[in-house]
Order: sequence, then structure tokens, then C-alpha cells
Amino acid sequence: MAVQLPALFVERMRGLLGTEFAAFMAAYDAVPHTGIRVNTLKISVEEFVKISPFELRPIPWCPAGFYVPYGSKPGLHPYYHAGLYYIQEPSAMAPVELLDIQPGDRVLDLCAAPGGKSTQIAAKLQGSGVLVTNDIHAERTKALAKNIELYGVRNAVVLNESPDRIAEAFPHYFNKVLIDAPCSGEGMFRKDEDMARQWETHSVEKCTVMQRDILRIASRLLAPGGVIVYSTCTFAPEENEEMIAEFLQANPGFRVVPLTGKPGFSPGRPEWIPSRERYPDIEQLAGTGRLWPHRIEGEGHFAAVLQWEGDAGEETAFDITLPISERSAGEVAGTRGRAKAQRHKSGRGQTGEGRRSGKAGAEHTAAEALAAFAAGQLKLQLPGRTVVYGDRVYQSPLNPDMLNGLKVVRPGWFVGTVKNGRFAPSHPLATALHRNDAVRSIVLDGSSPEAVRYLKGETLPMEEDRVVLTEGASTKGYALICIDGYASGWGKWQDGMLKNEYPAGWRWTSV
Ligand SMILES: C[S@@+](CC[C@H](N)C(=O)[O-])C[C@H]1O[C@@H](n2cnc3c(N)ncnc32)[C@H](O)[C@@H]1O
Repeated sequence: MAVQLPALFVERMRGLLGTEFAAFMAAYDAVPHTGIRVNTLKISVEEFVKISPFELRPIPWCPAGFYVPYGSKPGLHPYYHAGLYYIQEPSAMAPVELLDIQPGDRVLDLCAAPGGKSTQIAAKLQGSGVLVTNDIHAERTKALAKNIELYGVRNAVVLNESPDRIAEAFPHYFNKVLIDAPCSGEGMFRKDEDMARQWETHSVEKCTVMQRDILRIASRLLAPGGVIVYSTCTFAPEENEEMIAEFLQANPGFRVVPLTGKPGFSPGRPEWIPSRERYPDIEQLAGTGRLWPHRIEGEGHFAAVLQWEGDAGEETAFDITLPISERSAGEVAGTRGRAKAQRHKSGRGQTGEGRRSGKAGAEHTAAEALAAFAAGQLKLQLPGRTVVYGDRVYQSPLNPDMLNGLKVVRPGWFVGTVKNGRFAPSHPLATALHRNDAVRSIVLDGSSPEAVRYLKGETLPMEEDRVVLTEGASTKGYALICIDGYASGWGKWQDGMLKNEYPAGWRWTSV
């Protein structure tokens, strides 16, 4: 066995698993599985299967998920940089499938960095409804925001907040909440030896404190009738079935939706809860689920679907039916939110980029500059409301006043910057477009050195007849660069040259 397992962990698993222990240990001799999940915001599963550079084998619990052969290195292909797929451990694709995302849902991914599950949620939303994605660790929200942008998400708000403060700002707002909880990571020992080494530090006891705290707040975030999916990548019953038993005891309006028949899942193990006599109706915990590395092709996971059957009573004073109306880029977001504006008098709100411009005039100017750019360069109506933070312009799926007082990393889709009344499109604007959304596009062959040179940031010679134009447009100007037809960034074409607009921090430096 290559991986060094902590002795205490092995002894506990021996005691819990009994006759199944030998099979469980044998799984550590196998190589971990590599998975990719097709980003259906950019390409359909059917189209990807046709062009895939890798041999694909379906993952039973995720329609867009595929195993790729060991050693495939999917991170080293231009399609990865074009956002066509996310590299994700196969079992980690299961929790979002259990959320049963529907168009128009209001979804909160509370512990989201680096964003694997958020990109999966966004793909299921297909631009409708809203995704609020959050992580408490500021540094980790950088990767989260980047993944949201690489995968072309238009309707996400990225926060760096505590669950408590989100609950204060969004009481009973979300109809789906994902808690992919910080955990002791026992299910990842085969894939990530550091998790095994750090097991003593990220102890089960420390993790249960965090999980209890997060779950305590989650019910305040959920709209009546809504669903929480709680997941971990650990085996410890204290972080799994027992955490859910405690939650149900404190929140009698909730019930476990059984995972019976869900591909890959084995029943939860209420009999493993150390002091089970403390909890009522313990048998429903068998309806939670476990993914076992010796039973499926994936690492160890736990998941529970918790349906709220009660109502929010007094707490629904906040209007949960507040419409997420879509306004065109030409409109200016100037209305004041009701409860929010009152609550956050301290004005603590800030973003990674600075505060939201308080001046309606600045937003008006930005909206006009964006509208002028969109009229000349784009062929789609931008969804959401125009919001300005410093010189950065966003299209937000929310009334911006709802974010007052929160640490906002992205209030929405970052579409560009405005300086002296001039609008410059951002890279994330390009990554979330489709080829036909731009008046000017250039297709690069994904198997050619040219595509790699573009992704490395090089200026490229480019013949004029390669610029695909909407009738009446001139060849000179911003062109959407598409790798095999999939939007990957901007370039500026002029006089036979393509000036590369691929941003420095995004460039492919490892080739
Ligand atoms: C298992 S990871 C999430 C992985 C992520 N869902 C994905 O699919 O890419 C757990 C995350 O929870 C975050 N976290 C820890 N405590 C938290 C808290 N109290 N509130 C919100 N996030 C928290 C950690 O920073 C970490 O990024």
C-alpha cells in the first residue's frame, strides 16, 4: 500500500466495518480515479463526446461526468483552458446531483472554494435563477472566483463571508443550499496523502465544531419547502450521520429524503452513531448515503438530503418572493433595497476590488458605456443589472442593495472596466459568451500550436479572411477568440495581426 494511513483511523474502520474491512483496505492498493465533468454552459455532453481528446467512460451518478484513463492529464489540453470541462474527483460530483437543481432556483453554495460544485450548479441553472457562492477563507475565494469565470458563469455572486452574516442578509431566501462541509478528509487519503498526514491536525473533533456551527445557521437561510444537501468526504460517523441526527433534533421541521436507489450510494449507518439513544427517529438516518471506495469507482463520501417541511413563521418578514428581475445593460440600478439598506447602516461592504460606487451617476455612465459597447460588438442582451465597483462593471443577478454590508468578491458577471467613459471588455465577458454572441470572431484549431500560443499570450499573425464578421461590421477591433468554436478570450485584430488580450494571470505558463 503506497499511502501511510493513521493507525487510529485504521483501527476505527476495522471496528466499524467488520467483515468488509479487508475489501476496504484493499481499495488503497488501487489507483485513484480521474474524472472530468463536461461544462454544459459551453458545450453539450453529446458534442463533447464527439470531440473529446480522451477516452470517456460514464460516471453512473453524474450525467455530465466521465472517467478518463489514468495518466490522461486533462489539465494539459487547450479544451481545459477553454472551460469545456472541470477536473473533478468522481464521488465529488454526487452531492450536486442530489440538489435536483431546476431553472430559476435560488441556490447557495456555502462552503464553495475552489468551486467544483459551484460550477456544476451553475451548469444546471443554465443562466437562470441565481447562485450565491461563498467561502469563509479569503485566499480560497480567489480560486473560486477564477473558476466561476473560467467556466463562463453569468449569474453567480461570489462572497467571502461567515454563514451567520449571509443568513442575516438573506433570511429564508434560498430554495437549495449546499453545505460541502470542511471535514477531516478521511475519504481522500488514497488520492491526497497530505490529508492522511494532516488528519491529526484536522481532527474529527475540530471538524464537528465547524460543521455544527454551519448547519445551525443553514436552516435560517432556507426558504420554506427548500432543501439542504450536506456532504463530506470523510468516514467518521460523528461528522456524518451524527451531525445530521443533531440537526434533526434541533430542527424538527426537517426530514431526511432517502437516497434509496441513487446510483453509487450505500445506506447511511445510524447504528454507528456513538450515543444514538440521545436522538429521536434515528432509523431515518439510514436514508443518508455513503460512497465507499471499495464498492464504487470513486473516493469516500457522505451525503444527506434534508427537506424542510415546516414554515418560516415570524422570520419570513423578509419578502422571499422578491423578484430576480432581469434588466438590460442599458438600465441603471438605482433603487434602494428595503430591509437591507436599513440593516447595513455601517456600510462595511467591500469587494476584492473596492467598494460599490455609491453614485448613481457613476453607474449611469458605466451602464451607458457598456450599452454602447454591447450595441457595437455583441449580439445578445446582457442579463441582470449593471453594478459598478470602482471602475469595474458587473451584471448582477441580484438587487445590489441585497449585498450591502457583505464582503463581496464578485457581485455578478464581471463584464469590463470603464475609464474616462470608455468601456473595455473583460476576459470573463468573453469566457461566458458563445461564438455567435460577438459581431467578430476568430476560430483557432485546438490541435494546432496556434491555440497554445494564443493561450500563452503571444501576438499572432492572422489573415483578414479568418475574421468572421456579422454583416456590415469592420474587420478591425475586438474579436472573440474561439478554440474549435468555444469562446476562450479576446483579441484585437488589425492589419493582419491579432493583438492578444488574454490576461497575464490566466496564461498557460506550463507549456
Ligand atoms: C470541502 S471544501 C469545499 C470544496 C468545494 N465545495 C468544491 O467542490 O470545490 C470546504 C470549504 O469550506 C470552507 N469553510 C470552512 N469553514 C467554513 C465556514 N464556517 N463557512 C464557510 N466556508 C467554510 C473551507 O475554506 C473550504 O474551502
